[in-house]
Amino acid sequence: MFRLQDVSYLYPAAQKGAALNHVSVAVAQGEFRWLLGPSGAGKSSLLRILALEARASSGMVDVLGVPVMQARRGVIARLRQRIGVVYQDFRLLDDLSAFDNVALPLRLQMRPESEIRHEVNAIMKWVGLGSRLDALPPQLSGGEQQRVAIARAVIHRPALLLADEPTNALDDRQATRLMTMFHRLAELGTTIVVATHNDALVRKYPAHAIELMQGYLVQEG
Ligand SMILES: Nc1ncnc2c1ncn2[C@@H]1O[C@H](COP(=O)(O)OP(=O)(O)OP(=O)(O)O)[C@@H](O)[C@H]1O
Repeated sequence: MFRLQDVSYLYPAAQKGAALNHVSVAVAQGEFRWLLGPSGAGKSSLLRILALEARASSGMVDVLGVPVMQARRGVIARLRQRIGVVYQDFRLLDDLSAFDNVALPLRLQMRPESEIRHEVNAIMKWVGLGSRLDALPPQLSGGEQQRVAIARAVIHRPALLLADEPTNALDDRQATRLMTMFHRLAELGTTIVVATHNDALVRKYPAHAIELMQGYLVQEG
């Protein structure tokens, strides 16, 4: 769950106005939200604040019950381990195999190697990459890289899952599988926010939406 109250965000190098303006939005545990709006509306900026990669310029931000504006670094670092992020540009580590990329969140949690092997094998099979465990990201197609990024974001069963355009490199069948996975995770208690421009997907999977326009919240619910 998370709650933003009157949140504004101005990039340090902003040429135009604020990327987010007085946004207030709350999403409960286990809920799914689309994050919608035209290019430049502020979707990625909102996700960066929720992913604890950027600090709001003003307002109140509560992520998984922690008021993050006042939180110390150690608290933020631990909180991050409970968040999964699928980045628009994947952000895989090119010199680590697909297996090791996906294993990272579990290794950060110091989980036993035998358990890591089991979990990573299972999720990689689920995303259809059971035979590409040793491949380096540059050896994979865009869609394969996106599926590795998705596997890495969910492997540790995060309490909050944030995904920026997670279907843009996937075909329809893979996108459908991904939506099935998201819905299962939400049922298990993960709060999920998915930014997308994929109108067909939103029509196929109707859900509440957070809609932004030029940094302002124009619709919630
Ligand atoms: N690093 C940055 N420095 C300065 N301004 C930025 C930076 N990143 C984004 N912006 C600006 O912040 C505003 C919101 O951008 P953001 O990336 O959050 O939009 P978006 O809705 O995610 O767009 P898209 O759908 O194209 O990904 C835009 O006006 C953008 O130009």
